[in-house]
Amino acid sequence: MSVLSVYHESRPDQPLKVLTHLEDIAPTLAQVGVQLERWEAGAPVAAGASQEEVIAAYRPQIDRLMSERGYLAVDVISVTRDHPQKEELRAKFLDEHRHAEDEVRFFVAGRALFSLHIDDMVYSVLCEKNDLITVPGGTRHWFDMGEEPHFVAIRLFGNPDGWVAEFTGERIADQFPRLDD
Ligand SMILES: CSCCC(=O)/C(O)=C/O
Ligand SMILES: [Fe+2]
Ligand code: NI
Repeated sequence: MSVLSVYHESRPDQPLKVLTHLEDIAPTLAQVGVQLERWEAGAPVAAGASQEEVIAAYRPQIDRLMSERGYLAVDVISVTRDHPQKEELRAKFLDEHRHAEDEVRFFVAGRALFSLHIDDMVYSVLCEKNDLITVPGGTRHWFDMGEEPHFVAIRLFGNPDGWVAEFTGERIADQFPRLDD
């Protein structure tokens, strides 16, 4: 179940709103320029599938999005509890950052928490399998995969070099609930 918790940046202990239905979450996020959609699963993807197999399973959806929105690169990120760099990866994405281009992520499996820092509000979106999230370029955000990560996500980039981020240096993620809280 996808969940949206909305906070004022000064009150990480007290969400102003918690929404659990896509019909409520999507319009709330749309008001701040963020899109949350659900894609029907493509061909089934086996556990341990390669990046090429995951992309092949969702090829029609990926091609459509790339041609409609002009994205230039695609990759697959897969992190599970036995990933040798899970702590480093978790720490990297927990640092508040922004990308010059849209952040477009489709969850093939598993779940993780995106927190979007827009004006003086924080929108924490628990994304799960079949969710497609599009965050406008320039949006401050962080991402928590949890202590025991389990997700596979397709990433689409408007930048031919793929993942490039500018870290804000703010420790705001430390104040807000994590995936496992
Ligand atoms: C779900 S994709 C992994 C995280 C990532 O690419 C990112 O930019 C998080 O903010
Ligand atoms: Fe990001
Ligand atoms: Ni799985």
